[in-house]
Amino acid sequence: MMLIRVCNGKEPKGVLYLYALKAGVFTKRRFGFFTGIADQLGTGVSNILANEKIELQLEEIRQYKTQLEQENRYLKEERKKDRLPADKAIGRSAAIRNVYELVEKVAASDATVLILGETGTGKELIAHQIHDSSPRRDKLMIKVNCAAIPANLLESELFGHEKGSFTGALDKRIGKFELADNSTLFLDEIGELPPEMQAKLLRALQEKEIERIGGKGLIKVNVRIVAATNKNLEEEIVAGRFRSDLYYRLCVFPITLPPLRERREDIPALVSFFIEKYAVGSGRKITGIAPKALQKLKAYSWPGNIRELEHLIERTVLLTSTSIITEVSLPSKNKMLFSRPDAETQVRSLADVEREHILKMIRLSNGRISGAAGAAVKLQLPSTTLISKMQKLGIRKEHFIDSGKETG
Ligand SMILES: Nc1ncnc2c1ncn2[C@@H]1O[C@H](COP(=O)(O)OP(=O)(O)OP(=O)(O)O)[C@@H](O)[C@H]1O
Repeated sequence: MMLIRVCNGKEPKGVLYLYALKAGVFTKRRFGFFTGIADQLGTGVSNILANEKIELQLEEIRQYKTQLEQENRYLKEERKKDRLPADKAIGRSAAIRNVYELVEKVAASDATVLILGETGTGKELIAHQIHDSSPRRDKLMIKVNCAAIPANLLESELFGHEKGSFTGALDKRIGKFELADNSTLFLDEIGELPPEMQAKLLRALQEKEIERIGGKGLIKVNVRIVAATNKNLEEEIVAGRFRSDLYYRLCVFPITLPPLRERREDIPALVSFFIEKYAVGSGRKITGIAPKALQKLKAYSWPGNIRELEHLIERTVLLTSTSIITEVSLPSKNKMLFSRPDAETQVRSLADVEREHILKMIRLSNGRISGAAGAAVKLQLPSTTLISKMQKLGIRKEHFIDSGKETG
């Protein structure tokens, strides 16, 4: 939304002022002189626009318009997402209560937070909780997934660009840093940030100002950073893939999320919550889960954590025709790859351990097998060897792509 108001009595006579809403803040600018009487300005503006001097100002109005259109588009996309309200995070185990306490302590400040934890443990949910409990909560939290955007587009995504600043830059673009002004910027999968962007991000964090690609000056921004990763950044530093100075800038207040296998006492509450969510969503009358089936879920190793549990319940709800989920309705053993009657005590075979480790590396590589960011490099294996190992161990795509991430 943009508001342009031409003032007529309250402002000094003969001066035209422009009011624009930029990133939630009203700015007032002297627009030029006029000679007509104020009442005529409503219809007279189009005549005045012919004036070359005002044309220049119009460019600025167009820029505001582009920015507001981008903000609107982002808002609409965000609203479409069915997100869990911050106060709805399920789980009261000691491990997760410790996390909630840290969230409470840090939320009110502007401190940079680094959320660590395996994939699907709820890092994004915690980022939302921090934002929603902070004084910035009235503005939308802006998210960038550093792994989902090709390296050559990431700079423009974060900092924006001016029209014509590079081939294909047909329009000016406001970056996510500017969109997050006076709000929170959630940098998901920060461990995937390419080295040249790490340097630029570090500068933006230190100076609290950014420069659009092709821009003529620096723009001050007031942004609270929350970053997340499922990578061990200290290992990444040792391997030369992550800058230590950026790490220390980000790791002002680290929060580590426990994997689901370390908070098994939360499984019953999570299962009930997801059964209700998906039963309501699909119009099924499923009221609960049989104790034996729940026991089976509690014994499983949950490499995909809460996301995997959620997807499993969603699937099971669709396949269940009774009012209670029983063992029979749960996916068969070979679908729940590591299912064992008692995961805590059973001795695992070498193949099991190898399979679990390979899957973990593939998930850490966002489903990629080959290439510089692929699992083969992490495992120090030629990708052909990894592929044949996967075939031997029965690892298939569906075992690591239920988070919706790409493979390659
Ligand atoms: N405590 C919780 N209560 C209910 N649902 C949860 C909880 N934690 C996570 N979830 C759900 O589990 C799914 C995965 O959570 P989320 O996306 O926050 O994980 P993540 O750690 O950011 O994953 P990734 O590392 O893959 O980005 C989401 O659908 C989220 O709503």
